Amino acid sequence: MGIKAVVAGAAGGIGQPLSLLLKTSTLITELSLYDVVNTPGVAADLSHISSPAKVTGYLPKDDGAKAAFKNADLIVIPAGIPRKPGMTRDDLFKINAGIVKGLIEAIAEVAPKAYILIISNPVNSTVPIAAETLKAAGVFDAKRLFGVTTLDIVRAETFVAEIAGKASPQELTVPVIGGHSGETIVPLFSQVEPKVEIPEDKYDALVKRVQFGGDEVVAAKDGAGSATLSMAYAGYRFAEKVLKALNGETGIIEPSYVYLPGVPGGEEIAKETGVDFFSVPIQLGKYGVEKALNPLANITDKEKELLKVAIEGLKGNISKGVTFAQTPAQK
Ligand SMILES: NC(=O)c1ccc[n+]([C@@H]2O[C@H](COP(=O)([O-])OP(=O)(O)OC[C@H]3O[C@@H](n4cnc5c(N)ncnc54)[C@H](O)[C@@H]3O)[C@@H](O)[C@H]2O)c1
Ligand SMILES: O=C(O)C[C@H](O)C(=O)O
Repeated sequence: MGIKAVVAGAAGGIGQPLSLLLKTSTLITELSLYDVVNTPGVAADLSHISSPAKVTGYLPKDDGAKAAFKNADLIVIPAGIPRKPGMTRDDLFKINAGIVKGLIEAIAEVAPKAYILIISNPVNSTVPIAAETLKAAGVFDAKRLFGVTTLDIVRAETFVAEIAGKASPQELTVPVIGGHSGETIVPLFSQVEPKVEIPEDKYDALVKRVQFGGDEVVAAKDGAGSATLSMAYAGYRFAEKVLKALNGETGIIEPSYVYLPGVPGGEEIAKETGVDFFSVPIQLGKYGVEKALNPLANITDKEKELLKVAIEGLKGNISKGVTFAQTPAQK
C-alpha cells in the first residue's frame, strides 16, 4: 500500500526538519510539501535523498494547496506564525486561526479521509477550528483529527529522566494530558512507567518546567521563534505512529488532543472533565482512533488540582476556536 503524506507549512522552522524526517520513512511513497514560499527548493533538496518517497513542492498559485492535499492519507500542519518573547500562544490566534481554517477547507474538499495532525498554535483552539470547519463541510471524522501534544511528552520524559537519574529517557512513558499551553498541560507523574519517585521538593518545579518548557526555548531564541527541532522530532514521533497504524500495526498508544465525544471511550472522559477537546492516551488503528483511554481514575490529589485549573483554561480556548469557525468571514 502506498501512503501519501503532506506537510503544510513545509518551508518553515518546523516544516523543513519535519519534512526531512518524513522523507526518511520507508512507509511513505509520496511526500507533498505545501507552503506560501520556498517549497520548490525544499522539495528539490529532499528529493535527492535515497528513500522511496517521491517529493513534490507546491505553492498557492494554480490551486497548489488542493493539488498538494489531493487524496492524502496523512497531513501534518505546522503552518503559521510562532511566538516571540512576551507572547502567549493565544496571541497567535488572530493570524493562525484563519490560516488553519483555510487549509482545512481545502483538505475537506480533496482529502476528506486524511489523518490530520495539527501543530499550529494555539493548538487548544486550532483543533476545535479544524473540527468545526470539517463539520461545516460535512466530512468530520473525529477519529482522524489530532492536536499534536507530543512535545509535552518528549519534554516530560527528558525532565523526569534528569531528576530520576535515568540515563535513557526513551525508556520512560510519561502520560501528559489536557491541552498544549501553560497550565492546561497536566503531566501525570504518578503514572510514569516504569515507576519513578519524584522527590517532594522537586515536584512543583518539574510540573512548571513541563508546562512552560516552550517559554524556555522562546526566551533562548530571543525573538527568532520557538521550538522547531524538538518539535520536528516530536511531530515525526507522532506521525510515525500514525503511519505504522495505517500500515496495519496494532497496539499503538500515544496521547493526543482529540474531540472526545467523537471517539470510542471519549464520551465518558468528556463527561468527567466537562470539555469536549482534551489530550488523553489514544489507541491508534488503521481507521484512526480505536479508543481513548481514561487516565483519570487513579490520579493523585495534586494532579486533580492541576486538572481543575487546566479545564478552566481549556474551556475558554475551545469556545474561542468554535466561535471563530462558526462565524462567517467578514468581507
Ligand atoms: N504543537 C506544538 O507543540 C508546537 C511546537 C512548536 C511550534 N508550534 C507552532 O507551529 C507553528 C509553526 O512554527 P515554526 O517555528 O515552524 O514557524 P515558521 O514561521 O518558521 O514557519 C511557519 C511556516 O508556515 C508558512 N505559512 C504561513 N501561512 C501559510 C499558509 N496559509 N499555508 C501554508 N503555509 C503557510 C510560512 O510561510 C512558514 O514557512 C507556530 O504556530 C508555532 O507556535 C507548535
Ligand atoms: O512555545 C511555543 O510557542 C511553541 C510550542 O508550543 C512549544 O511548546 O514549544
